[in-house]
Parts: sequence; C-alpha cells; structure tokens
Amino acid sequence: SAVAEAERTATSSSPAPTGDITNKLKYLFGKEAAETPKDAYHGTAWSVRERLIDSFDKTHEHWKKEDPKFIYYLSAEFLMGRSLTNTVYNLGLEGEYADALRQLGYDMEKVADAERDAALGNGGLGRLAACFLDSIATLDLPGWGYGIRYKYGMFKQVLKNGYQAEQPDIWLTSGNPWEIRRDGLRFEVGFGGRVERKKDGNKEVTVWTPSEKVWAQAYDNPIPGFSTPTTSNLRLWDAQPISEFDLGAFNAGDYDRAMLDRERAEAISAVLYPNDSTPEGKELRLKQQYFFVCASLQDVLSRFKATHGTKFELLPDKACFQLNDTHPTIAVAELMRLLVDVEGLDWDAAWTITTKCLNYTNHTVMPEALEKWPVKVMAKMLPRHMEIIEVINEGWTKWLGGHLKELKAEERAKRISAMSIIHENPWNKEEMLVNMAYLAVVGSSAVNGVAAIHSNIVKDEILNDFYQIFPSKFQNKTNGVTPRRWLAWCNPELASLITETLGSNEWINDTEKLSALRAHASDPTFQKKWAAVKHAKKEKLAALIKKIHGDSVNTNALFDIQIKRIHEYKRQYLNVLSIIWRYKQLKKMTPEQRKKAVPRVCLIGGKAASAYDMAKRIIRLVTAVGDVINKDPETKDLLSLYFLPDYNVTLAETIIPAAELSQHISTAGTEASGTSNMKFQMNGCLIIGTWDGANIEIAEETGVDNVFVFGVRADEINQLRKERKNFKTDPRWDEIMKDIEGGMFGDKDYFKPLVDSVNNMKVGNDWFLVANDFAAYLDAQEEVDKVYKDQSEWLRRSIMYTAGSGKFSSDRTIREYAEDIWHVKPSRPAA
Ligand SMILES: CCc1ccc([C@H](C)CC(=O)N[C@@H]2O[C@H](CO)[C@@H](O)[C@H](O)[C@H]2O)cc1
Repeated sequence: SAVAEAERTATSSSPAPTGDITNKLKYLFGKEAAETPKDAYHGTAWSVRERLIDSFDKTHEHWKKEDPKFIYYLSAEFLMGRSLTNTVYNLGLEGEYADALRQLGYDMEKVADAERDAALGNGGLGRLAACFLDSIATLDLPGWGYGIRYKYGMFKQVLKNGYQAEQPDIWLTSGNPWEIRRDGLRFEVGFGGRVERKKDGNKEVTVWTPSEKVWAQAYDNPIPGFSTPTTSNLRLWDAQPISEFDLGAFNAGDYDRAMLDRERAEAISAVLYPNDSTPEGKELRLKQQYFFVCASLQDVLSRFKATHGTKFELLPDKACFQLNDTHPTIAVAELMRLLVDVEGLDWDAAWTITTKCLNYTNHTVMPEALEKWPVKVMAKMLPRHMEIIEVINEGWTKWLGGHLKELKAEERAKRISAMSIIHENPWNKEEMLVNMAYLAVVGSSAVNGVAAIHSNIVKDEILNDFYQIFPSKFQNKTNGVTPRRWLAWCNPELASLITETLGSNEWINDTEKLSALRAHASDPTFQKKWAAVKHAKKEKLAALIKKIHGDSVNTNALFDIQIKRIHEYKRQYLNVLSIIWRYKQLKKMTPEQRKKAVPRVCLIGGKAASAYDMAKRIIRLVTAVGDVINKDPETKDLLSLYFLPDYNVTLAETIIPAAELSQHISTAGTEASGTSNMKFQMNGCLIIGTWDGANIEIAEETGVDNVFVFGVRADEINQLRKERKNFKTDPRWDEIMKDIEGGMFGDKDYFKPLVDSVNNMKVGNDWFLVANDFAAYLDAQEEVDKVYKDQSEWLRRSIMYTAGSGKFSSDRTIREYAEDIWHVKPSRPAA
C-alpha cells in the first residue's frame, strides 16, 4: 500500500533528487544548470534511472537465487510511449521529484513533455505488449519482454494540405536514459548459406553455414512494477556488423564496401514496419523476425545452461514463451534447431520441449493480416529452418493421417491438405507458402484469442480444423490495459476523486474495487465533482486543439472521439458520414431549433499505413469536411470536426481523460478486441459501438443499457455481404454520397474511389457494410444527444462505466495467462 511505498522510498539510500538532478546535468551533459525543460528532463531522467537500476538489480539477484519459472513475451512491437512519469509514479518517487523540480523552478508535467515517445509499435498489439509488461512486473511475475530496438519507430504523421505525410521517427538522438547497453552481451545471428549433413562420430549431424552473420547486441529496459519492489525487464536487440569496418576495402578506395557490412547489419533493426494489418511480405521483415527470435532463444538457453547444464527436459519447467501474433513464429523452428543441431537432442525430445514451451496469441481474423511466407524466400534466407518446417509438417500430416483414419480417403486427404503448414498460394498455384499461423498452432501448447467473440471466431472459423483436432489448446484471454498509465497517471484528478471516495488507492492494483463507485453514481454532489474533473480535462484538450489548429472549440459541447489506426474495418468513414448528415441538419434548422441542438466537438485521430491508399483518402475526407464545417459561422459552435495528427501513446493520454463519447464502430466480427475502448471506459467516457470485440464484455460489465449499441451482428455478415448488391440504401445516405461526389468538400476526384467502394456495386462491394449500419448508427447518435441533454443521467452512466471497468485491467488478463497458460508464480524480492 501507499504507506509501505513511502517507507520503502524513505529508506532508500539514494542522493536527494535536487542535487542529483543538477549533478547529472553537470557530469553527463556538461550543463551548469537546467536552462530548459529538456535539460530538466535529462537531469531528472538520469537521476531516476539510478533508482530504477537499484530496483532492477535487487529483483534479479532475488530471481537468480530463487530460479523461478520465467515467462518470455516475444513481440515484434512494444509501444511503450514515454517513461519518466510512469517510472517516477510506479517507484513512488513522485513526491520527492516534484519537490526537487519545483525547487529548480520546473513543473513535473512540463518536464515530462520533453521526452520522446518510444513508439516501437503500430497500434493495439504493440501497446498491449507494453501494458502486459507493466502488469507482469506489478504482479511480481518473473517475466521479460523480448523485441527489437528499432532506431526509427512508428513514423511521425504530419498533415500537408489535409493529406497524411510521413516523417522518420528519430527518437534516439539525445540518448535514452531508460535503456542499459549490456556491453559484451551479444549473440551471432546467421542468414542464408547452406546446410550440410556431416558425420560426428557415428552420429550424423546437420551443419548450417550462414552466408551472412550479424551481432545482436542486448539493451535492457527495466520495467518498474507499481507499489512493489519488483522491476522486471524488456530486452531489445540492436543489429551490429560482425566486422566493424572493412579497412582493406577502405584502403583499396572502395569506401562503400568498407561500410557495406555495417549498413547491411544495421538495416535489420533500423525501422519498424508501419503496417498493422497487411504484411509487407518484404524479406527484411522476415529477417527482423528471425533476428530477435534467434537472439532471444540463444539468450534464454545460455542462462538456462548456466544453471541447469544440458538437462533440457527441465526447460519447460523454467521457461515459457508467448508468441505475440505470428510475427515471432519462426521460434518454433529456431528452438528445434538449437535443441537438435546445436545441443544434439533427438527430434522427438526436442519437439516435446518446444511444444511445451511455446504459446500463441492471435490478434486478428483479417485474412490479409495472416502471415504466409513464400517457401522460396524462407528457404533462401533460412535454409535449415525451411528443412525443419518441412520435417515438422511431415510429422504433423502423418499424425493427422492416423488421427483421421476413420474418415473416407478423399475426405481425409482434404482435411490434411487444409491443415498443412506448407500449402499452395491460392492466388498463384506455382508458389508454395509457409502458413505461420498453422505453424504456431501446431508448435504451441495453447492458442488464444483476445476477446470472447474473437476467440469463438478463431475456434469456429479461421482455425476451426485445428480446434476440432485439439480443442483443449484453444482458450480466450480478454485483453486489458494497465490502470496505472491509463487512469491513475494520465488522469490524477479523477484518480484522487476515486481514492478520496473509496478511502484508499488500492483500486490502482485491484480495479475490481472500482465497482464500489456504483453506489455514488446518482449522488448529485459526487456527480458535480466528477463533471468538474471531466470539464477541466476538456479545457486542457481544447488548449491543445487551439495549439494545433488555431481554433477555440466549444468546451460545453459533447466531446466525441474516435482515435485508432485508420482502417476500413474500423469505419472512420461511417463516423464522417454521420457528421456530414448532422451538419446538413443543423444548416436546415432555424436559430430557435439550433438552440435545442446538442453541440458536438468531433475529434478523429490515427495513422494510416504508408501504403494504404484508401485509409489515406479517409483521412483527407475528415480534414476536408472539417475545413468546411469548422469555418461555417452559423454552425461552428454547434458542430466542429478536427483531425488530430500524429496520434500516439502520449496524445492518447491527453485525449482519453477529456472524452465524453468514444466510438468503436467496427463491422461486427472484425475488431478482435480493441483496447482504447477499455481506456475510455476507465475514464468515464461513454461508448457508441457495434456488438464486436471487447465492446460486448464492456457492455456486460457496465450494463448494456448504458452503452449505445447498434448495428448488424457478426453472424449476419456473410449473408448481408451476399445481398449487398440489392440493399436499398437510406435516402439520407444517397444524399450524402451525392454531396461528396458533387464536390461539396472539394477534391471530388480524390474521393470518388471512396464513394465507389461503398456505393457503386460495379466497382466496390461495401465489404464492411457501411451502408447497412448507417441508419441504425444515426439513430444511436440521436439517442446519445437525448441522453446528453439529461446530464444527471449522463453522469450516472459515466460513473457506471468506470465502476464497471475493473475486469479490463491488464492485471486480470495477466493473472489468467499466468494461471491457465504459463503456470508461473509470483516471486517478490524483499523490500
Ligand atoms: C504483418 C502486419 C501486421 C502487423 C500487426 C498486426 C496486428 C495483429 C494488428 C493489431 O494490432 N491487432 C490488434 O490487436 C489488439 C490487441 O490484441 C486488438 O485489441 C485489436 O482488436 C486488434 O486489431 C497484424 C498484421
């Protein structure tokens, strides 16, 4: 509890922060004083770093002694955001550092603003990994994250004349106080080359001789738990050339070749692929995946051997791995290679260990997002792994043959080829593909989806064949978010109101306690305080909109927010169409009628994958519509629409506390879970949404009547798609389509493909049924206005959202993973 916390910090032997901050500035940055917030940030960060490392060392000494079973979370993405505020608060140092900075003339929040986001991820999957690390540490679970130390993270989004433009994310220029370069801790990673069988005594061994090698250099990022002495770790790998510099080539005047090795090596961990649903299919992407998986498995095995020698049968009792989607799935083949080729185990023993150690989480049902690598690409880059995958597939299909022996031959053959890990490319019969999801399922003990409806779709549709073979492998683990960053630290005003009302801050680590707020939901005094906090946050966000767009928005308006990656299935398009209709209604109203209208400030934010053309057109439509309505003197105080550029973790921490209505309007059955919906819920923001992903479970916890649910259900989609050509569109829809086509918002040629995709069944097919949900969505939005007019009802619901958000803490999610999949136990070092 907070008391233990204060004691813990009080006793710590570290120097007083004020002196320490200036000391760091002097000796690390050669600065006599903190002249700028950035200086103050550097001094503070490098001072806090030492407290973090103290906790890290104590924790790992303890775990070294206890030798507990570890969970290793393998992810190509970790969307960490900023670390200063989270670290200071999780370590319980906020008091002393806020004082110290005040003495130096700085405000903690201003100083925190000087930090760059660690944007080593695209969206949901990457941020989930970051929330999971916070919960793993806070629950004292021996666990590490493993990933890639991208030199350039998620691109910076800027708006050029209303169009998205991308700029590189150069985040490491002024160093990174939150990482420790582990000098000398590096592993070789090979690519290409050839595989030979050689005699070793009477045994035949397989030798892979890569044609290219790089170093994987380790960087540790300590992960502090909240109100516990535990600090775990995120180990990220940086690619370095084996030969630093080719002096021979240089002396021969061939300067490029002198640097060639370095460039080729560093390219591997240079940049994050900015796609969050369609695989680029580029070789460098596979190289990145193998690079961090190979280094991570070598690292874990070398630590295991240091304690347990070659008793590899014990490995599953000491280590398990979670594959964050298919991106690290090459781990199935790599662990087999290390155990068979390097450690000399026989195949079956190695296979038993491998399948016991690995677990796979699926995060999307989008067919285009499921990775399938061409066999020829895999065979060229990873010849030994391709062999191993072929042997795995032979064993698997042979086993299947036995398991399905009672089926008729051709039925059996059909089922087996449908589950073959290696199969033809349906779009190009000559090409064979390695299906990474199938490899992950066959090579894992547990397979889970990330929300109840999604896990059912995984079982009943995309992996149904496998589910029928081993139903016990399939589980659900509904996502969660850390209540530390996403409520306690980004909304301290609401947090202290909750703590004051509940009498302690224990809810921060035990969010089920939030349910006690239900008793206060209709209490006018409490509602008043609740509303005051929300309004203050709206003012803060309004100031940011002013800074970005130069306009002052009406802070008494309903703040309506949709922030997430831009994607057709997430239907930002539907949101914009409803805003156009709302605008047209307002224009037709008399000033009298306008007085009764509920004013709205609509905010949309999110990045489009750089090669995703339709998503970029949707962004332009948002900015174009905004340009028209925001300048309309008649209506701009009643309706405005702004696109907030460069949506990232830090921007979310400012927007979410200020939100009153958030939109999660994906076509039912397409959004695996969603996690921003949970963050909004925790901050008392109401939801308008479809019966999809975790919206369903949020409605169950909050009370479905408190949620503005609309739209067709997932099990209707296939039929509606078939009938879409004959669907009679709503006259309001037709009107808006004509407006856009007619150039009401300019750029009509640029918007034509957008209109055609949902309204011209000769070229488009409205695959995400935007037209089908249009009328119901407008009705739901009208219901929103009606409820907002009754602020006591609105505030009652707002409080019920936070009260019902206990389930959506990532602590609950991680406890379930630990008990049902990882079988790891908490191991807390002494305070
Ligand atoms: C290969 C390209 C690529 C990159 C990332 C992805 C991710 C799986 C996409 C993603 O972030 N999925 C989101 O994962 C969240 C965490 O589970 C869910 O809450 C979201 O619903 C899901 O879209 C797919 C394909």
